[in-house]
Amino acid sequence: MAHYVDSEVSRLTTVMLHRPGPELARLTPRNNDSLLFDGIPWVGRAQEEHDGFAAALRERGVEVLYLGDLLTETLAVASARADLIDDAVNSPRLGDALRTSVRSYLEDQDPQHLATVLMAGLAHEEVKPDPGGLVYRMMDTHDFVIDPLPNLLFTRDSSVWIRDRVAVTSLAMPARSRETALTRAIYRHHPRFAGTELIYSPALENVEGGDVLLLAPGVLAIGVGERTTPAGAERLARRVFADDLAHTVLAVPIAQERATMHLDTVCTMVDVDAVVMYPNVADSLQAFTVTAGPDRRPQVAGPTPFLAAAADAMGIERLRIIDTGLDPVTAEREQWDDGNNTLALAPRLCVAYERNVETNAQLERAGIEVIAIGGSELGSGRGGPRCMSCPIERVSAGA
Ligand SMILES: NC(=O)NCCC[C@H](N)C(=O)O
Repeated sequence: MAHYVDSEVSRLTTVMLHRPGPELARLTPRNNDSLLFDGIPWVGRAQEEHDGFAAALRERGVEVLYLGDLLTETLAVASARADLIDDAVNSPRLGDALRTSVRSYLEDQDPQHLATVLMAGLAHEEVKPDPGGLVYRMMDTHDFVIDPLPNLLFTRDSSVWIRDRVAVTSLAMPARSRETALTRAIYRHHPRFAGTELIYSPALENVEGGDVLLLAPGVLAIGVGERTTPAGAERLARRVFADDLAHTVLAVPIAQERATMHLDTVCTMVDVDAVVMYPNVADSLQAFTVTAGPDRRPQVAGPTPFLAAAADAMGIERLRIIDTGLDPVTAEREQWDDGNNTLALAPRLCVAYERNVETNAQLERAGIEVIAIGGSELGSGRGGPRCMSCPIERVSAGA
């Protein structure tokens, strides 16, 4: 099966989403900050909103794969099952007695229930019978023996397709680091992905998918900030150059703040030569231009203004900007609510949250068709349509 992505905007044909499930019901006022949610979502409504998102994609001919289904199917493979059980119990926090008991519990589960536990975690009270041991007895009863993964919703971040290869990323926040064990197992063991080459792995320097934009065939922008490190950007550049997947990588410093955790929170592409962008950063954003030198070693120039560096690398005269909001206050509100975080289904056709009324109107005025979806509950995790989608196949944009 052909899986291939070389641009942000060419026609999307296959995408991986994650329909939120019991892992969202783990969020409480006690743990939502450490689990990277700004509120406590209403799970049923979040699922309805997500179903609306998936339906909008299917109506436009996009094949929707669900991470949960792929994981369940992957767990039918004995070695995938063993790897994922190892990963779930390997935390030194558990100690031997609890680890042994949780391992034997997981080994008894069928693929579907095991997938649920790997995604939703295992609460203290769900471990039965009482395994004894000091760790279990001393554990706070609100604690998890296996932590839940509510941010699986944001499939963008844990893997990135670059042409026919996939980079399984290395996530920076402890609350998310286990996600990549699941995506890695899917790509390594699910029959659909047999033969796919992995060009990055969770053991490497931090890189998150929300920071990686495929501006044009052969041109990547990588945000460097709260999540992706300079070393991560450098390593990914080296890998894509080595495999001839790209000729230029723009490393783009972004503020190390929650509001701008990834490059795609301030800038996403909506046409082959246009981005929707947070005006507060448009003029100040810079880029180091990394190109493949002799022996395909990365060579660094700059920094220079991002928009000009991007246009140059893409071989276009200018990268057009459509502003978030109309005035600074609306822009700040709508940036926070993922107004910049659109998912392009084709050039000039994107999915956006309906609540970002002004930004969506700006897009429409600029000739971009907006498919507006509900996201009042989904947005409490601080991610929009781009964050919630991992494109696996787009029609090739060429060259
Ligand atoms: N690409 C993205 O911007 N993803 C959004 C991730 C939100 C998630 N709650 C996080 O903090 O990692």
